[in-house]
Amino acid sequence: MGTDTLAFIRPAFSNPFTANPGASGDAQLCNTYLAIGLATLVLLVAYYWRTAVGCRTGNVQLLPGGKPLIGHMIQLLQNQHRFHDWILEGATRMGWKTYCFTVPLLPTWFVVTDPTSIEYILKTEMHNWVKGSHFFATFGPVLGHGIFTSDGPHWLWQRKLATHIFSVKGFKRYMSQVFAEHMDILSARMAAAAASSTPIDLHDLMYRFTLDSFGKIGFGVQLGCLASSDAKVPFAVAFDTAQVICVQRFTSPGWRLTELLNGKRSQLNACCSVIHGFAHDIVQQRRELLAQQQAADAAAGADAAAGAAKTAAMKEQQEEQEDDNSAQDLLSLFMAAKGVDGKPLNDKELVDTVINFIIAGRDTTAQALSWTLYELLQHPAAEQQLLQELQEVLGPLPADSSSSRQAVHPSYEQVRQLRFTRACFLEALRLHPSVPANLKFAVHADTLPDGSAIPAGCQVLYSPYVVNRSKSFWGPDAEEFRPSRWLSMDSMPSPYSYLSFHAGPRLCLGQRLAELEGVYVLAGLLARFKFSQVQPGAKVDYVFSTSLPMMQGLAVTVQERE
Ligand code: HEM
Repeated sequence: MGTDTLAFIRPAFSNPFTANPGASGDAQLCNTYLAIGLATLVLLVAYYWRTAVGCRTGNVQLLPGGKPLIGHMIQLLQNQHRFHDWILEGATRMGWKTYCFTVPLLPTWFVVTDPTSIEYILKTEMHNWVKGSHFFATFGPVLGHGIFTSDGPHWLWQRKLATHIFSVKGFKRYMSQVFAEHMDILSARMAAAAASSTPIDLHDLMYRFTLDSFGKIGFGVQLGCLASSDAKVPFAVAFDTAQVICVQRFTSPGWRLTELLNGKRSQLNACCSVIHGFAHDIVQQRRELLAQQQAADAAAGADAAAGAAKTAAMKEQQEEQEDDNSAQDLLSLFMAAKGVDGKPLNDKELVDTVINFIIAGRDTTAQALSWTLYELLQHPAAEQQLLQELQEVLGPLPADSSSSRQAVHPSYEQVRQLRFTRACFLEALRLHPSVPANLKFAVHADTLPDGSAIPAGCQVLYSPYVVNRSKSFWGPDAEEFRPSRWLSMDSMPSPYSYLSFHAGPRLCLGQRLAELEGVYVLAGLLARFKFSQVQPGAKVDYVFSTSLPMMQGLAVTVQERE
């Protein structure tokens, strides 16, 4: 160390009884600040290193273009609005091998596209690959402890219970009652738009259809969004906004601080109070109904005791009805059940359940329907083939004078015969999966079947948007909308190569319901109405969110078919 350096540091350690005590005190203070500053810097660099760069990439290839200290932050922020396409470009650039990128203060991102490795994560080693606390921190304010944010016994308990509503008996009833009832309202709105030549937003109407239908199937309530003339459904606006804010947390370094500064935190809180209020009303209504029913039952029981005993036939009929009701209504199942702790669910837990099932039952299917209608508008030959199938299976339309026309209600059996219509729905979902990207966190360090070593605490991204467009599985025309590919398949593709409905033990519970609903709506609408884009051929973008909403909606004009 040179004399100059010594001269610089010496005053801090020199005798305090010197000729100039003031100068020495200042220097001492200055050095204390310097020491604190240096220590903070060292801690920050250590934290940063631990969370974002260097050793946290395992043996996996880093996406080119990262910068020292900030990693891929700029690239990520520049591409946030087209996140799924950016990940797809990365996969192509990295030869469809697992790759990673880093962003300060966020866990390293590992992008996995190999179906065998995805199967390993979602099935073989699922106990090591969890949603975890990071996922809960980002989505917890909206989804609470519902099925989408849970792991382990709490998740399994919810899954097993919910399975009861997905029965063939239930599906037939939904089709003949719930979907039919809402198809009447939807068709009336379409007919009015056709008569007045007023453009409509198909995307918005699909959301209203699925929200009302699932409100009835899941919770037995009449939400009335389809019939409402309000331009916006306040719950829907809050729900969509909250999801966008939450998903951006995954890509925003230091989101806890930035959300406070840019007002997003208070916006999210406001959205959450609308969302939770909406779900809370549903739970309260049910509690009141149950209380009324119990009072009526008690009165009827007293009458029965005073009079004759119930016959065996009456009892059987009542039991059958109870069985029917529980199969029909998700909320009654959760209200009657005891949780993993052996206690009935409290209001907050029921609210979480309602919200999680709304996201499952409303957003996914509405988006899948919207993207299918969008693709059919771009591919008139496919639409023509679909119309031909409708003619063959459904026969001629009910009446030919438009004033006396009725909504088209395909039966359960007819829906099952509409193979090409279903192919259109699945093909649109391949290109526009309603859950376009998904994450799991490593509890312990692990090595994937493709040899990628993933450090503990890191996140793997498995993207249906990307995997569903892999040319090695789907062929050179993987990027094209070609529904007929589904008809030439001997069997359904592996869910690890067609990830739209997820795969493994957490496979979508509502897949069959969604397919039936999707085909029902497509058939019911397209048999009667012809849609044209207001701006023919206009490209529709997606919003970066939990699911895949349309940025601009889907503005169309409507005509009654001849
Ligand atoms: C086109 C429509 C649909 C698509 C594309 C879809 C897709 C998915 C995906 C990708 C997941 C995995 C999400 C995750 O945990 O990370 C999932 C889970 C789930 N879906 Fe669907 N879904 C659709 C419709 C439905 C419907 C109508 C319901 C009915 C309520 C439903 C119920 C569920 C449930 C309960 C889960 C959680 C499964 C679990 O974690 O064990 N889905 N769905």
